[in-house]
Amino acid sequence: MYSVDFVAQHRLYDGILYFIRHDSPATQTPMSVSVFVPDVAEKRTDAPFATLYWLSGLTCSANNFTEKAGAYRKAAERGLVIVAPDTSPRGAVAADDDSGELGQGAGFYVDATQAPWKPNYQMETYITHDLIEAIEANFPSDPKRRGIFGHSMGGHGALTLAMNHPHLYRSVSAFSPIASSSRAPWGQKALAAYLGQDHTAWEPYDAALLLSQGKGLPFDTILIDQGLSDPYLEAHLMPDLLEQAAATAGQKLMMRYHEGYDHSYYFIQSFIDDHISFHAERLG
Ligand SMILES: N[C@@H](CCC(=O)N[C@@H](CS)C(=O)NCC(=O)O)C(=O)O
Repeated sequence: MYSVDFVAQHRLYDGILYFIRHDSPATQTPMSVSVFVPDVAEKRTDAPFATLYWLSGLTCSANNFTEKAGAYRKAAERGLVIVAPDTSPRGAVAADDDSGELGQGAGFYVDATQAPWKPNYQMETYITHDLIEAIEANFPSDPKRRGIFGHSMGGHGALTLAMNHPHLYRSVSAFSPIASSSRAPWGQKALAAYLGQDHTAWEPYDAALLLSQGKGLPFDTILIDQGLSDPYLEAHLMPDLLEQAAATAGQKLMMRYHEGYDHSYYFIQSFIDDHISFHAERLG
């Protein structure tokens, strides 16, 4: 059932980057994903290997991370598989929006309950079920050693999915996450469309709220990097809400602010090695 089509593959550093497509029962569409497999994983036969899932931000496809993050040298060195999925269903979907903040490229990692989004925009189930099944059926990926990280909308996705599914992931980190989707304009727009006007339905998708409720406590530490020249810092990201929530819950949070860095993948590539090492240390 969880077969994948191998679209392309490229050798880089000490590993192979695969581009795959697979059918998702949740989104009812084919989904595009990149999967980096280090040689150390290919050569070992005694065990599958720790796997890090990356969730991208608004407007991204499965390729932004692959092309711009510069993650694979360190992943090869630490022996980590890295999986980078698309940010939404694509193609023949029942609904879309051309604002870049909703619809294709902007799935927000939630399961939509509202028309016209509900039939395809089931990104929480896609990431936490269909994607994992497809990866673990086809790659040397250890089901007991998964981590998750992401950027902006994907940082919100990584934090909320980890806190809502702590049995699935053992480590979590984020770059420039949307800290409180129910209080940020990007989040409010998406959650209203996908989940409706009843704000209680938004609560499981608000990272700061979940953190304040102690939902981050299964994770020993959460690492967050944030650029101080990020144009979205105050209006959309609000990292101070995560700091307040962590203090309320007694959660260990490694919040690192960086003078002069913006919201782009140049920022991500500057600190990606630290995130890979952070996860490698926790995933073993
Ligand atoms: N909606 C904004 C945000 C776009 C944006 O900065 N997207 C970030 C994620 S929130 C990104 O990773 N863009 C793709 C890239 O830099 O490769 C816009 O369209 O200007």
